[in-house]
Amino acid sequence: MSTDQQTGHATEAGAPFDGRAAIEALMVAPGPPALGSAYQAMTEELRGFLDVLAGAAIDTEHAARLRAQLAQMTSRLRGLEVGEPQRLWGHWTDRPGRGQALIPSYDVPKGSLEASATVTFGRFHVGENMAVHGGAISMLFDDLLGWLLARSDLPPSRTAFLTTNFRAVTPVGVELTVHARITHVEGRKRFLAAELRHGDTVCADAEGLWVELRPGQP
Ligand SMILES: CCCCCCCCCCCCCC(=O)SCCNC(=O)CCNC(=O)[C@H](O)C(C)(C)COP(=O)(O)OP(=O)(O)OC[C@H]1O[C@@H](n2cnc3c(N)ncnc32)[C@H](O)[C@@H]1OP(=O)(O)O
Repeated sequence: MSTDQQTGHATEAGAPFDGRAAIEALMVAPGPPALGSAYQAMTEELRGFLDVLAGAAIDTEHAARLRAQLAQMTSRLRGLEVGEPQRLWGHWTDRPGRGQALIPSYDVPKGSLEASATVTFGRFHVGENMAVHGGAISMLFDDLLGWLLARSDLPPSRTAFLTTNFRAVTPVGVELTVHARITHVEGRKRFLAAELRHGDTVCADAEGLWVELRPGQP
Protein backbone atom coordinates (compact mmCIF):
# COMPACT_ATOMS: atom_id res chain seq x y z
CA MET A 1 0.00 0.00 0.00
CA SER A 2 1.15 3.57 -0.66
CA THR A 3 -0.41 6.99 -0.13
CA ASP A 4 -1.73 9.17 -2.92
CA GLN A 5 0.29 12.38 -2.50
CA GLN A 6 -2.58 14.66 -3.52
CA THR A 7 -5.48 13.22 -1.57
CA GLY A 8 -3.84 11.30 1.25
CA HIS A 9 -5.87 8.19 0.32
CA ALA A 10 -4.21 4.79 0.69
CA THR A 11 -3.84 3.02 -2.66
CA GLU A 12 -2.37 -0.28 -3.78
CA ALA A 13 1.13 0.50 -5.09
CA GLY A 14 0.72 1.81 -8.65
CA ALA A 15 -3.10 1.52 -8.56
CA PRO A 16 -5.20 4.59 -9.40
CA PHE A 17 -7.24 6.30 -6.68
CA ASP A 18 -10.67 4.55 -6.23
CA GLY A 19 -13.30 7.26 -5.56
CA ARG A 20 -16.13 4.80 -5.06
CA ALA A 21 -14.29 2.84 -2.36
CA ALA A 22 -13.22 6.12 -0.70
CA ILE A 23 -16.84 7.33 -0.44
CA GLU A 24 -18.04 3.94 0.86
CA ALA A 25 -15.35 4.05 3.57
CA LEU A 26 -16.49 7.49 4.70
CA MET A 27 -20.08 6.57 5.51
CA VAL A 28 -19.32 6.08 9.21
CA ALA A 29 -18.59 8.81 11.77
CA PRO A 30 -14.88 9.70 11.81
CA GLY A 31 -14.54 9.83 15.59
CA PRO A 32 -16.21 9.27 18.98
CA PRO A 33 -19.56 10.99 19.81
CA ALA A 34 -17.93 13.49 22.22
CA LEU A 35 -15.63 14.72 19.44
CA GLY A 36 -18.60 14.81 17.05
CA SER A 37 -20.54 17.04 19.46
CA ALA A 38 -17.57 19.33 20.03
CA TYR A 39 -16.84 19.53 16.29
CA GLN A 40 -20.49 20.23 15.44
CA ALA A 41 -20.64 22.99 18.07
CA MET A 42 -17.41 24.46 16.65
CA THR A 43 -18.79 24.55 13.09
CA GLU A 44 -22.03 26.17 14.37
CA GLU A 45 -19.87 28.83 16.07
CA LEU A 46 -17.98 29.31 12.79
CA ARG A 47 -21.26 29.78 10.91
CA GLY A 48 -22.28 32.39 13.49
CA PHE A 49 -18.90 34.14 13.14
CA LEU A 50 -19.15 34.30 9.33
CA ASP A 51 -22.72 35.59 9.54
CA VAL A 52 -21.81 38.40 11.95
CA LEU A 53 -18.59 39.25 10.09
CA ALA A 54 -20.46 39.49 6.78
CA GLY A 55 -22.91 41.92 8.39
CA ALA A 56 -20.42 44.05 10.36
CA ALA A 57 -18.87 47.44 9.54
CA ILE A 58 -15.49 47.22 11.33
CA ASP A 59 -12.69 49.79 11.45
CA THR A 60 -9.03 49.39 10.35
CA GLU A 61 -7.81 48.51 13.83
CA HIS A 62 -10.50 45.90 14.34
CA ALA A 63 -9.76 44.35 10.92
CA ALA A 64 -6.02 44.16 11.75
CA ARG A 65 -6.75 42.59 15.16
CA LEU A 66 -9.08 40.01 13.66
CA ARG A 67 -6.51 39.18 10.98
CA ALA A 68 -3.85 38.59 13.67
CA GLN A 69 -6.19 36.37 15.71
CA LEU A 70 -7.13 34.36 12.63
CA ALA A 71 -3.44 34.02 11.62
CA GLN A 72 -2.68 32.67 15.09
CA MET A 73 -5.44 30.04 14.83
CA THR A 74 -4.34 29.11 11.30
CA SER A 75 -0.77 28.49 12.37
CA ARG A 76 -1.95 26.33 15.31
CA LEU A 77 -4.02 24.19 12.92
CA ARG A 78 -1.19 23.84 10.37
CA GLY A 79 0.49 21.19 12.50
CA LEU A 80 -2.71 19.12 12.58
CA GLU A 81 -3.27 18.85 8.83
CA VAL A 82 -4.05 15.34 7.52
CA GLY A 83 -5.05 13.71 4.23
CA GLU A 84 -8.67 13.78 3.02
CA PRO A 85 -9.69 10.39 4.50
CA GLN A 86 -8.60 11.40 8.02
CA ARG A 87 -10.02 14.92 8.05
CA LEU A 88 -13.13 15.62 10.11
CA TRP A 89 -14.63 18.48 8.04
CA GLY A 90 -17.85 17.34 6.35
CA HIS A 91 -17.35 13.73 7.42
CA TRP A 92 -19.75 13.58 10.41
CA THR A 93 -22.27 11.57 8.43
CA ASP A 94 -24.31 10.89 11.58
CA ARG A 95 -25.02 14.60 12.22
CA PRO A 96 -27.08 17.34 10.52
CA GLY A 97 -24.71 19.53 8.49
CA ARG A 98 -22.03 16.79 8.63
CA GLY A 99 -19.60 19.18 10.37
CA GLN A 100 -19.04 21.77 7.63
CA ALA A 101 -19.95 25.43 7.11
CA LEU A 102 -20.10 25.61 3.33
CA ILE A 103 -23.88 25.67 3.22
CA PRO A 104 -26.66 25.84 5.85
CA SER A 105 -27.15 22.79 8.00
CA TYR A 106 -29.93 20.34 7.13
CA ASP A 107 -30.72 16.69 7.70
CA VAL A 108 -32.32 13.97 5.56
CA PRO A 109 -33.43 10.53 6.72
CA LYS A 110 -31.63 7.39 5.64
CA GLY A 111 -32.88 5.08 2.91
CA SER A 112 -35.54 7.23 1.25
CA LEU A 113 -36.05 8.36 -2.33
CA GLU A 114 -37.17 11.83 -1.29
CA ALA A 115 -36.75 14.20 1.61
CA SER A 116 -37.82 17.60 2.89
CA ALA A 117 -35.68 19.78 5.13
CA THR A 118 -35.62 23.31 6.52
CA VAL A 119 -32.65 25.61 5.95
CA THR A 120 -31.80 29.21 6.82
CA PHE A 121 -29.16 31.16 4.88
CA GLY A 122 -27.22 33.83 6.79
CA ARG A 123 -25.61 37.08 5.61
CA PHE A 124 -22.44 35.16 4.68
CA HIS A 125 -24.40 33.74 1.74
CA VAL A 126 -25.85 37.06 0.51
CA GLY A 127 -25.19 37.93 -3.14
CA GLU A 128 -26.57 41.49 -3.07
CA ASN A 129 -29.78 43.25 -1.99
CA MET A 130 -30.26 40.66 0.77
CA ALA A 131 -30.85 37.92 -1.79
CA VAL A 132 -29.07 34.60 -1.30
CA HIS A 133 -26.16 34.18 -3.75
CA GLY A 134 -27.18 32.00 -6.72
CA GLY A 135 -24.01 29.92 -6.36
CA ALA A 136 -24.89 29.15 -2.74
CA ILE A 137 -28.34 27.95 -3.83
CA SER A 138 -26.82 25.67 -6.49
CA MET A 139 -24.34 24.40 -3.91
CA LEU A 140 -27.19 23.59 -1.52
CA PHE A 141 -28.97 21.64 -4.28
CA ASP A 142 -25.78 19.76 -5.26
CA ASP A 143 -25.05 18.87 -1.66
CA LEU A 144 -28.61 17.93 -0.72
CA LEU A 145 -29.22 15.80 -3.81
CA GLY A 146 -25.79 14.17 -3.46
CA TRP A 147 -26.47 13.49 0.20
CA LEU A 148 -29.95 12.08 -0.55
CA LEU A 149 -28.25 9.63 -2.93
CA ALA A 150 -25.49 8.85 -0.45
CA ARG A 151 -28.16 8.06 2.21
CA SER A 152 -30.10 5.84 -0.22
CA ASP A 153 -29.24 2.21 -0.83
CA LEU A 154 -27.70 3.04 -4.24
CA PRO A 155 -23.93 2.75 -4.83
CA PRO A 156 -21.83 5.99 -4.81
CA SER A 157 -22.35 8.41 -7.72
CA ARG A 158 -21.16 11.86 -8.79
CA THR A 159 -22.91 14.94 -10.21
CA ALA A 160 -22.72 14.98 -14.02
CA PHE A 161 -24.93 18.05 -14.45
CA LEU A 162 -27.09 20.28 -12.30
CA THR A 163 -29.38 22.96 -13.71
CA THR A 164 -30.76 25.58 -11.35
CA ASN A 165 -33.64 27.96 -12.10
CA PHE A 166 -33.87 31.07 -9.91
CA ARG A 167 -37.62 31.77 -9.80
CA ALA A 168 -37.78 34.47 -7.10
CA VAL A 169 -35.40 36.21 -4.70
CA THR A 170 -34.36 33.82 -1.92
CA PRO A 171 -34.51 35.72 1.37
CA VAL A 172 -31.82 35.65 4.05
CA GLY A 173 -32.38 34.96 7.76
CA VAL A 174 -35.72 33.19 7.38
CA GLU A 175 -36.64 29.53 7.40
CA LEU A 176 -36.96 28.00 3.94
CA THR A 177 -38.11 24.53 2.99
CA VAL A 178 -36.28 22.41 0.50
CA HIS A 179 -37.60 19.26 -1.09
CA ALA A 180 -35.40 16.78 -2.94
CA ARG A 181 -36.27 13.60 -4.79
CA ILE A 182 -34.78 10.85 -6.91
CA THR A 183 -37.11 10.92 -9.90
CA HIS A 184 -35.83 7.89 -11.78
CA VAL A 185 -32.88 5.55 -12.16
CA GLU A 186 -31.66 4.22 -15.53
CA GLY A 187 -28.69 1.87 -15.18
CA ARG A 188 -25.84 3.94 -13.72
CA LYS A 189 -27.78 7.19 -14.21
CA ARG A 190 -29.79 8.77 -11.40
CA PHE A 191 -32.07 11.72 -12.24
CA LEU A 192 -32.94 14.03 -9.36
CA ALA A 193 -34.93 17.20 -8.77
CA ALA A 194 -35.22 19.74 -5.96
CA GLU A 195 -37.24 22.80 -5.01
CA LEU A 196 -36.53 25.60 -2.53
CA ARG A 197 -39.52 27.49 -1.12
CA HIS A 198 -40.21 30.43 1.15
CA GLY A 199 -43.77 29.76 2.28
CA ASP A 200 -45.79 29.30 -0.91
CA THR A 201 -43.19 31.01 -3.10
CA VAL A 202 -40.89 28.80 -5.14
CA CYS A 203 -37.51 30.59 -4.93
CA ALA A 204 -35.51 28.11 -6.99
CA ASP A 205 -35.67 24.63 -8.43
CA ALA A 206 -33.15 22.30 -9.96
CA GLU A 207 -32.74 19.07 -11.85
CA GLY A 208 -29.64 17.05 -12.34
CA LEU A 209 -27.98 13.80 -13.29
CA TRP A 210 -25.69 11.73 -11.06
CA VAL A 211 -23.69 8.87 -12.57
CA GLU A 212 -22.77 5.83 -10.51
CA LEU A 213 -19.00 5.45 -10.17
CA ARG A 214 -17.56 2.25 -11.51
CA PRO A 215 -15.23 0.36 -9.14
CA GLY A 216 -11.76 1.89 -9.53
CA GLN A 217 -13.09 5.16 -11.01
CA PRO A 218 -11.53 8.26 -9.38
C1 LIG B 1 -19.00 12.23 4.09
C2 LIG B 1 -18.83 10.93 3.49
C3 LIG B 1 -18.96 11.00 1.98
C4 LIG B 1 -20.25 11.52 1.62
C5 LIG B 1 -20.34 11.64 0.13
C6 LIG B 1 -21.61 12.27 -0.27
C7 LIG B 1 -21.62 13.72 0.09
C8 LIG B 1 -22.70 14.38 -0.70
C9 LIG B 1 -22.65 15.83 -0.63
C10 LIG B 1 -21.52 16.39 -1.39
C11 LIG B 1 -21.94 16.60 -2.84
C12 LIG B 1 -20.81 17.14 -3.61
C13 LIG B 1 -20.96 16.67 -5.02
C14 LIG B 1 -19.77 17.02 -5.80
O1 LIG B 1 -19.08 17.94 -5.50
S1 LIG B 1 -19.47 16.05 -7.15
C15 LIG B 1 -18.18 16.98 -7.93
C16 LIG B 1 -18.66 17.61 -9.20
N1 LIG B 1 -18.77 16.63 -10.22
C17 LIG B 1 -17.69 16.14 -10.82
O2 LIG B 1 -16.56 16.47 -10.55
C18 LIG B 1 -17.96 15.12 -11.90
C19 LIG B 1 -16.86 15.06 -12.93
N2 LIG B 1 -17.27 14.12 -13.97
C20 LIG B 1 -17.07 12.81 -13.84
O3 LIG B 1 -16.47 12.35 -12.88
C21 LIG B 1 -17.64 11.95 -14.93
O4 LIG B 1 -17.95 12.72 -16.06
C22 LIG B 1 -18.92 11.18 -14.48
C23 LIG B 1 -18.58 10.21 -13.32
C24 LIG B 1 -20.04 12.13 -14.02
C25 LIG B 1 -19.46 10.38 -15.66
O5 LIG B 1 -18.39 9.75 -16.28
P1 LIG B 1 -18.40 8.20 -16.66
O6 LIG B 1 -17.22 7.94 -17.50
O7 LIG B 1 -18.53 7.40 -15.42
O8 LIG B 1 -19.74 8.06 -17.41
P2 LIG B 1 -20.00 8.06 -18.99
O9 LIG B 1 -19.32 9.18 -19.65
O10 LIG B 1 -19.74 6.66 -19.45
O11 LIG B 1 -21.54 8.35 -19.00
C26 LIG B 1 -22.48 7.46 -18.43
C27 LIG B 1 -23.85 7.91 -18.88
O12 LIG B 1 -24.12 9.22 -18.32
C28 LIG B 1 -24.33 10.17 -19.38
N3 LIG B 1 -23.72 11.45 -18.99
C29 LIG B 1 -22.53 11.62 -18.38
N4 LIG B 1 -22.32 12.93 -18.16
C30 LIG B 1 -23.39 13.58 -18.66
C31 LIG B 1 -23.78 14.94 -18.74
N5 LIG B 1 -23.01 15.92 -18.24
N6 LIG B 1 -24.95 15.24 -19.29
C32 LIG B 1 -25.77 14.27 -19.77
N7 LIG B 1 -25.48 12.97 -19.73
C33 LIG B 1 -24.30 12.63 -19.19
C34 LIG B 1 -23.66 9.58 -20.61
O13 LIG B 1 -24.23 10.08 -21.80
C35 LIG B 1 -23.94 8.11 -20.39
O14 LIG B 1 -25.28 7.87 -20.73
P3 LIG B 1 -25.69 6.58 -21.61
O15 LIG B 1 -24.98 6.77 -22.93
O16 LIG B 1 -25.17 5.39 -20.86
O17 LIG B 1 -27.18 6.63 -21.71
